[in-house]
Amino acid sequence: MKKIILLGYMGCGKSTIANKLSKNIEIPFVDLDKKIEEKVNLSINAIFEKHGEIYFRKLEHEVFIELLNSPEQLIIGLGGGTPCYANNHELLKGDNVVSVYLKASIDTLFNRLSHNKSKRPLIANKSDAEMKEFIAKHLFDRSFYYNQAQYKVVVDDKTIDQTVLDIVTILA
Ligand SMILES: Nc1ncnc2c1ncn2[C@@H]1O[C@H](COP(=O)(O)OP(=O)(O)OP(=O)(O)O)[C@@H](O)[C@H]1O
Ligand SMILES: O=C(O)C1=C[C@@H](O)[C@@H](O)[C@H](O)C1
Ligand SMILES: [Mg+2]
Repeated sequence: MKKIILLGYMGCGKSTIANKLSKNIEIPFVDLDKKIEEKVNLSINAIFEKHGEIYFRKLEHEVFIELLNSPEQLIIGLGGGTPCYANNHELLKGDNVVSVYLKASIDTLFNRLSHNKSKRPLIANKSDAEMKEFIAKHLFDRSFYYNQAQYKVVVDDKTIDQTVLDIVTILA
């Protein structure tokens, strides 16, 4: 059974959409960030603070591989940066996966993230103006990796249900 992988920038809705999709198609959802937190018994913030980003990226790669190799049918919600490190983007193209990039505009991301940045160490300490600039540059740098996904779903101005339906259509 193919693994279903959802990817995209922080705040594009991976966790929200994957939870709903999981109920809809009755396939379990695993959030890579949560799995990493469970494995080392630390929050993502604490991993960044205690061990630094390079350690986090190694761990992220290991746990991603473990999930891909697990025997169950799964929906895997990646971290925002997962496709951009350790050649993880190559894993989005395999025959054993269906990968979907949830594509959100800078404005959508800014609006969603500005209410909810404390658990996201890369943006936690930024002002609104800094954050908008950061998202714009970061998204530009990361787009190459996100675009390696097999499918792309634009999420701007869509309800959660609409986006879930778009993915169900891809999977049909
Ligand atoms: N139509 C929508 N689709 C998805 N999420 C939405 C929508 N409208 C609002 N949101 C909100 O956007 C926020 C970000 O969503 P979510 O946490 O699922 O993103 P994420 O991609 O998992 O982020 P991260 O990479 O940081 O884990 C949530 O607060 C969610 O409720
Ligand atoms: O965009 C990123 O690089 C990140 C996104 C989050 O999902 C976490 O994986 C972590 O905060 C790093
Ligand atoms: Mg998430």
